[in-house]
Parts: sequence; C-alpha cells; structure tokens
Amino acid sequence: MPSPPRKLAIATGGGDCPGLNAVIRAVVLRAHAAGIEVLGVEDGLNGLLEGTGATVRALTPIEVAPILGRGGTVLGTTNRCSPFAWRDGKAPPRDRGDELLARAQALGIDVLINVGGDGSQAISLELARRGMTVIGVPKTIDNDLDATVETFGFGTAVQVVTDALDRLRTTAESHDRTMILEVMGRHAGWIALHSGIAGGADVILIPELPYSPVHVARDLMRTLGAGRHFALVVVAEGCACVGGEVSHKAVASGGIGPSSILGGAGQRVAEEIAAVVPELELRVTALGHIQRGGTPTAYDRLLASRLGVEAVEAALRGERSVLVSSQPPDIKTVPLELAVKKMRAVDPRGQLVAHARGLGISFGDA
Ligand SMILES: Nc1ncnc2c1ncn2[C@@H]1O[C@H](COP(=O)(O)OP(=O)(O)O)[C@@H](O)[C@H]1O
Ligand SMILES: O=P(O)(O)OC[C@H]1O[C@](O)(COP(=O)(O)O)[C@@H](O)[C@@H]1O
Ligand SMILES: [Mg+2]
Repeated sequence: MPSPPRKLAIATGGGDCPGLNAVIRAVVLRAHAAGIEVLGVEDGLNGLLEGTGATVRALTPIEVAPILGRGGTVLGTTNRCSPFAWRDGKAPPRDRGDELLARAQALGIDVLINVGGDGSQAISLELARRGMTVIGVPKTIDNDLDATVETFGFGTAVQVVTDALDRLRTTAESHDRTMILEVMGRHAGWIALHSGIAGGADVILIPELPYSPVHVARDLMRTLGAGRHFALVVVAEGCACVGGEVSHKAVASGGIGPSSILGGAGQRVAEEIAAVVPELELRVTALGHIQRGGTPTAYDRLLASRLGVEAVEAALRGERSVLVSSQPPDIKTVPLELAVKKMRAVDPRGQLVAHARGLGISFGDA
C-alpha cells in the first residue's frame, strides 16, 4: 500500500472552460480535509518552468471559497507550447520535460492533478511515462473527449448558444431574415447540434456531416415557403461542404501561438447560400469566446466539483496515470491513455441526429 500523498499540485491546461475553478476548489477542500497541502501551478504547467513569468503558489480553502461559480481559471492556462516542445522565439522546439519533473520533485509534489483536454492529457501521459504520478481531470467545451460520458463547460456553452439563438430569433422574425450563427466545435459538432435543437434551428452544419450549399439553400427555401418568414442556421466552426475545406481566420499570434485559427465558417456559408438564392437576406453572427467565458451552470459546477473530489480520492487510493471520468451516476477512474486515444464525434447515423431530422432540421447533406 503506497503512503498517502502529502503534497498535491493542480494545473489547468488548454482553453479555459466554465467549471475549472469549481474543480480547483473541490481539490483544495478535499485535500485539506485529508491533511494534504495543495500547490497551484500557474498558466498550464508553465509555473514549473523557469523564466516563464508563471509560478507555483499554495492554495488554501479560504482562498478558493469564493471561486465556485467564477468562469475561467484562477490559475491561468495556456493552449500553446507543450513543455516537451517548448518554443523560444524562432529557435527549434526543445524538450523541457525533465526540467519540469526536477522542479516538481524539488517542491515535494507527490501527485499532479492536471485538468485539461486531449492535448493536456497527452502531456499528463508523457509526464507519467517519465515517472510522475499524474491524475487527469477531463475538460472541454467541445465535448469531444471519449473517455468520459460528459465534460463540464459543455452544458454552459450550449446554454449560452441557445440564449443567443433566442435573441437572434426575435430580430430574425422582425426583419424576415435568415440568421446564421457560427459556434465553436473544431472537430466535433456537439455544441451546434445540442444548441441547434434546443434553440429551434432550421439548419445545423457540423464537421461530421459535410453539406452541400445547394441542399442548404433548398431546405431554407422549403422552410420559408411553408409560411415562415425567417430562419435560423447554426454553423459549427469546423464544418465544411462536401469536398471543401474548413475556414481559417488570421489572429495575432503573440509570438508563440498560430497565426491563424478556425473561423469564418458562418460568413462562408452565407456566401455559399447567397450564391444559390440571392433573394435571401442573411446576417452572420460569430459567437466566439463568449460561449467559453462566464459563469458555469449549476450542473457544470456539480460535475466539476465531483471530478475534483474524486481526483483527490484517486490520489488517496494510490492510483496513478488515471483520468477521472463521469459515468453516471458515478465518477470513476479510467486509464489516462483513453483520454487521447480517440476523439468523440457526433455519430451521423445516431439517434441524436435522427431526432434532429425528426424535428425537420436540415443538415444540408442530402
Ligand atoms: N498544462 C499545460 N502546460 C502547457 N501547455 C499546455 C498545457 N496543457 C495544454 N497545453 C497546450 O495546449 C494544447 C491544447 O491543449 P488541450 O488540453 O487539448 O486544450 P484545448 O482543447 O483547449 O486546445 C496542447 O497541445 C499543449 O500545446
Ligand atoms: O482560445 P483559442 O486559442 O482561440 O481556441 C479556440 C478553440 O478552443 C475551443 O474553444 C475549446 O476547445 P476545448 O474546450 O476542447 O479545449 C474550441 O472550440 C476552439 O476552436
Ligand atoms: Mg484539445
């Protein structure tokens, strides 16, 4: 039986996500109750690397008490630069993994709780391979991690998008317009599909179902011909037409990030529709990071809190290289490898898509 850990560290990596602070709070509360100290690593794992400007600080129950419902992460995060492929300006990427491990050892960290998506858990796995005890906590608003039935942040994002659709509907109704809403979802259309159904969309375009602009235009005209004067289209940022490419937009890289990211699918779809039916009046809204910021829903706080507590329980049981995973009604642990093995995509032939079609929603695919 391994001796119980005396010191845990917690880090949040990848894109921020509503519920991260609830995980941090839960880890600190449960660990302190068990007499375990918790260190918070700032900016992903950068806090364990010299010269990054980020550091490591002790987290106390008093400090985390007010953060349960706060969006973002009080530890900061990064979705650039893995510690194993560190970038300094134009120099080739270098491996700083062993430096990170040495620093963690010097600080007396027995277990690292790493909260993040597939990229972060790939980092967890490599740290575990190099000897660190790591427990992963899954996070993604895209809901594309296969190793857990659900992830916190997704429900909050779906609520934000649904609220946006409710607002777009009133202006669409007033102006007899077709409103196109571009939402997040790089490789998976979960946000578009859930919010599209909940928000009463007429067309939903997702990465898993390449569409034809002609079919989208035809289905819109059918909707509008059936006595409706407006329509709502939800477009996942990662969707593409049959044989087409996803759209990218330029961003300021800050020296280390990419110079372009996914974006512009909504505008592209508007242009494609206009090319077929120029008589339609179209407006495009891209929701962007609004759907990732702000207060988590009650359910996401609950899920995040349970994942945090179970991560500490797993540490107390002496588990290593595992991911805490929601498998309703329980939170369980699964091998960390499962987090990176396969992405969870929408099943184009699954019941959810069938139910959407049952509501008359078009995917523009046939
Ligand atoms: N803890 C971390 N420290 C430094 N960089 C990280 C960390 N976690 C993730 N990253 C970087 O962010 C990328 C994406 O991480 P991921 O967790 O998949 O988040 P997202 O899905 O939001 O992009 C990783 O490939 C890696 O480059
Ligand atoms: O914040 P950035 O770097 O622009 O990243 C945007 C991307 O991150 C996400 O918001 C979040 O993805 P995850 O929640 O899976 O980490 C994607 O939907 C989006 O494409
Ligand atoms: Mg990812």
